Amino acid sequence: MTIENQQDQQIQQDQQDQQDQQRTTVPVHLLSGFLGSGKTTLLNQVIDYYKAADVKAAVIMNELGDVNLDGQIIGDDVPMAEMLGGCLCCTIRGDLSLELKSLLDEYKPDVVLIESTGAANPMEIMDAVTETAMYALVDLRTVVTVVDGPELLSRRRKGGRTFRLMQEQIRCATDLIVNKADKLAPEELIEVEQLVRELNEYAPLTVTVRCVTEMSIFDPGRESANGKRIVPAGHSGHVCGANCSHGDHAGDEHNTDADHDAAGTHPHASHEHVMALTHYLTGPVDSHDFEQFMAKLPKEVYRAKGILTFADTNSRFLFQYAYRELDFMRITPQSHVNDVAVFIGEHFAKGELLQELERLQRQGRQQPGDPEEE
Ligand SMILES: Nc1nc2c(ncn2[C@@H]2O[C@H](COP(=O)(O)OP(=O)(O)OP(=O)(O)O)[C@@H](O)[C@H]2O)c(=O)[nH]1
Repeated sequence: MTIENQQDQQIQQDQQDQQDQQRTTVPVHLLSGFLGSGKTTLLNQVIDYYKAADVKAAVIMNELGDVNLDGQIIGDDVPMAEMLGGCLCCTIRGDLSLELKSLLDEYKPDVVLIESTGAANPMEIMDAVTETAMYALVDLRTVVTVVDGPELLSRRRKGGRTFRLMQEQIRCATDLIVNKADKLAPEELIEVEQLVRELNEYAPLTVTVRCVTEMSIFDPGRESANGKRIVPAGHSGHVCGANCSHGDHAGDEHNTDADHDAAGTHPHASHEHVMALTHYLTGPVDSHDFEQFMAKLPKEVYRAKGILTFADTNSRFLFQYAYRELDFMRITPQSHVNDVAVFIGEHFAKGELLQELERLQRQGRQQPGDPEEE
């Protein structure tokens, strides 16, 4: 055999090895986007899409609060790891690789979906996912950022850290979904699209209502977005989505080397102002009182969710609150779940909220005909 023939054979073997590895590599899709933008709404549809295609999906859900309420919406036939009480991109970032690895070992999924908290900087999560790639065959295939259209416009007017975090999430995306188009006037939609495009000119952009979109982004056979393999910051190659490279953000709070102190910890200034209050309820509340309470929430609380028992209906409900809109869904939990309410916002008075919740519970305990409480 000539040297040329040997080289050809080697190239063919390398290509075959690469294809084999791609077939056995588990694609990971990261769903990013600010609090309440529609990540769980999207996640549900992706799960349905995989179920219909007979693709076995596993989910990692991260919540800032101590309970995973979104997990209640997802059927218990979907393997799920819950990472609670911290943010994947910093406080519990180190656990992600372990969770991912044990999910892969235990359930052998065809694909993994990670829903991050809305306060997370996707770049750090990407770093953690790709760390796992060192000892398991995983491939971070996409970073899908769900953009809350109306909220982005309103945050741009205000500026500040939250707007910067939203910008970061957009920059890092390989795919962009501009959601809540139903709440945007046509000229506002154009404004949002322009703004998103300024931040990330390459990622395919879809405008949606309730994240309804065709699912080719999540197609198991799809190559990495833009034909690129996603490589984490600090490693060789491209950082993440189209526009995101650490050097681009000089002056931003999150991405410079100065963010990393000598011990290698990440102060993550970009969302340390975001706080969560988790409160377990010990009894039912009255639905009207609860709606009134929610209507009066301070503007600093921009997201809330929970599970409640309403005294006046004797049913359990999952509630969702995002940017002053409240939704309820009647639920029948399959396993034991507590009544709980989680509030997420910036610098709100936790004590006042707790007092109000206590009052709601006292009122809920009162039977009809009981004397009114002060
Ligand atoms: N009007 C409107 N509401 C929407 C749309 N998409 C989602 N919502 C609602 O917005 C709220 C938040 O949606 P989720 O899917 O839970 O958002 P999320 O990003 O997972 O929220 P976090 O987990 O808190 O970060 C829910 O009440 C949804 O029903 C939309 O396109 N238009």
